[in-house]
Amino acid sequence: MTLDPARWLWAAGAILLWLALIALIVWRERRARARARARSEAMAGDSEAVLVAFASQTGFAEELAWMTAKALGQGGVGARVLSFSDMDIETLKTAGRALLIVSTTGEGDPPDAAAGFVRRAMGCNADLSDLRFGLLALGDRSYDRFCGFGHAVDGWLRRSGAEPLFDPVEVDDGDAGAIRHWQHQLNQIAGVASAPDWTPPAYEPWRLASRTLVNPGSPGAEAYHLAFEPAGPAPDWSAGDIAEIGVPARDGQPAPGAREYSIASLPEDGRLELLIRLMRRPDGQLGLASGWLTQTLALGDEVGMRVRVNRGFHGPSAETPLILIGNGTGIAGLRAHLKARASAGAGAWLLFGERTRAHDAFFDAELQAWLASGVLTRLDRAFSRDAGGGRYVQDLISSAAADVRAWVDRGAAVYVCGSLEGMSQGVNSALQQALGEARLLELLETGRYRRDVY
Ligand SMILES: Cc1cc2nc3c(=O)[nH]c(=O)nc-3n(C[C@H](O)[C@H](O)[C@H](O)COP(=O)(O)O)c2cc1C
Repeated sequence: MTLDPARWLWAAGAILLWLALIALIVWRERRARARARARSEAMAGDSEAVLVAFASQTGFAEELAWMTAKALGQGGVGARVLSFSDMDIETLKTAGRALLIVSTTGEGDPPDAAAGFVRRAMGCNADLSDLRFGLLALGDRSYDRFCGFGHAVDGWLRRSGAEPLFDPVEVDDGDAGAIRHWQHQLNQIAGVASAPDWTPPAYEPWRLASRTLVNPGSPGAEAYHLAFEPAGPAPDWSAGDIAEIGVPARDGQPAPGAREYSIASLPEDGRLELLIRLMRRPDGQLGLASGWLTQTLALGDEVGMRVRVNRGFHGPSAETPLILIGNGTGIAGLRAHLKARASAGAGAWLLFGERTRAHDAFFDAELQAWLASGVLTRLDRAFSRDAGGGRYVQDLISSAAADVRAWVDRGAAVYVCGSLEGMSQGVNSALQQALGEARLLELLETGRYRRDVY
């Protein structure tokens, strides 16, 4: 052992330096942790998560609700996304700030899933003086009551003492400008300068592979079964989803925009199939989109198409018994569901209405094969123009009311696809008769009664 004091001094100095270094590291770590804690406490204290509530019929409002929550999150603002069906007065009273995204359906009506909230909460004024809200109202100006439900929600909130954060933003037919305006408001709330990217998916090129007239000789307008093959990358979709086709400008007229059709096939078919009715205006002119798709477009021609996710009409689990009800070209969406049931090894009951058995039994061979294989547990069809006819799909429900009840007792979901006028109201009243008003409302609110009507 050395007794050289200089060496002792060096050793002590080195140890002190090492201890000081460790102390510095520990101190800096503690300070960083304290800062992070303060930041997170400040965030939590400063803003309870913003409530983002949606009332959606076909899924657009729901999609925007999730994008809204994501945009807030990007600015460090927490968000809680809730359907109107899961919301009550207390939720609003205690929310602090709420962003409400609501669509309008029917004739100025609330989406099905919001019916319960309307009944429970909106009948009377509540004390919502602690609530500040922003409203995005989705609608379409071609309807008489543009954004009818959005306006009803806005009026009720104001009457209840809630304070608007900004004027309601109205969206006409998905108008991108109005949605950008909403994003701008979100950026203000989230304190971010740049808008998140909400651009809808671009149109993909698809080639017309086949087109078949499915109802030659029908007393109704011609209906065509079209199949498209992807000319580029094929998107994924589920039964119930919608194809948006970009209709090009023609004859010096401006492009009429996109048209929506229920998809009648599944991605595993390798083709996107549609059932399109040729529309004629009173003056005999063909519908712009249906005329182009069923008459002008040639085999091999390309169209721009994109898939719109229609969550409100996605199928239930394979274990849930399924009743499918529809008329006319509404069978397109139901066919995609039947294909999905077939591949899941599940069955379904189809009730379908058209004009004549001889000419309008759409997809008859396929339905017979599904009956034989058990995918169709039961098939009921009504043909209104047949001898002794005058029977519509809703009459099938009335005749089979006891069976409909038994299926619903076993947990069945009821999906309706087809025309808004006549069919959907008729089917609704027949279901009300069969199940009782309260029961049908309960099915509606719990997502067991779903409609895709147009
Ligand atoms: C059957 C049906 C009825 C509609 N009725 C109205 C209406 O009365 N007033 C309106 O402004 N928009 C109406 N719309 C347009 C929708 O509000 C609009 O398409 C909205 O973007 C749908 O949002 P969602 O997918 O969240 O339900 C209707 C749409 C459909 C399909």
